[in-house]
Amino acid sequence: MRIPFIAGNWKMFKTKKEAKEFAEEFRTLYKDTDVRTAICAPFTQLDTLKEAFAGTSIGVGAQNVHFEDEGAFTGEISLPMLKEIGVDYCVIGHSERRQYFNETDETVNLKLKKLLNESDIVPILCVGENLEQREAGSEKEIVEGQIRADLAGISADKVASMVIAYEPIWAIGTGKTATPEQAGEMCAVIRGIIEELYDEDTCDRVIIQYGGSVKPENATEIMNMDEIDGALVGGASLIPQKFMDIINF
Ligand SMILES: O=C(CO)COP(=O)(O)O
Repeated sequence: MRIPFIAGNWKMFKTKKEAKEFAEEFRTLYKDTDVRTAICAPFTQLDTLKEAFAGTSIGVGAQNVHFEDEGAFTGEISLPMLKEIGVDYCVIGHSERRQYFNETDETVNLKLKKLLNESDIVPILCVGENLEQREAGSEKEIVEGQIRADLAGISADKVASMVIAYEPIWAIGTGKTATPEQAGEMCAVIRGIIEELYDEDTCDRVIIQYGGSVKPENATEIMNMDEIDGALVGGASLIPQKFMDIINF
């Protein structure tokens, strides 16, 4: 039985002050539910959120990590640094990182291994095709290629503990949501790939989220799809009431 998991991805939004204000309001709205919840925030807001959500079941996630422990990597953040803050999740391979910051399947794979082998931080691996690939009908092939490369050399029990987010790039921040059927179909494809690469148990356990213009108005329909276990929410996670309405889908 997979527990629904709704995570917010704040991207590069909110200062410390704004994060504190969000957390105060969100705590007053938040009631313990059967839904797992987390906010993935900019690095400088992680400790603020950990403190603000202490004593609640709201998780806190980072949006990236380096695969080395330390070194001359200007601008990067390491796993020991994240562990010290006590973060619960880490987004890996978001399409914006792949597109603007040279993230490749190879670095995604190294980062996943780092997290899974050396911490309890749960990776949220993002995969998804762009518009051109969708229009060419090659989305399944693209996503399969990403998953095979990103998970290379990672064992079944580790994969079973992860979260995979299917985020079609054409639906991110565009207001264009994949239809629940399109989203469900691709999440089913991903589950099928996991079964083929691993086994039935791993495929039954891995959490698969959909991400791309999820909002209170479409959350129920999306969450009602059999193969979708949750959502990775960008814009709508910046507003406490909207994010809460999605959690209460
Ligand atoms: O990229 C996303 C979450 O990681 C989706 O962003 P939006 O919900 O703003 O489309």
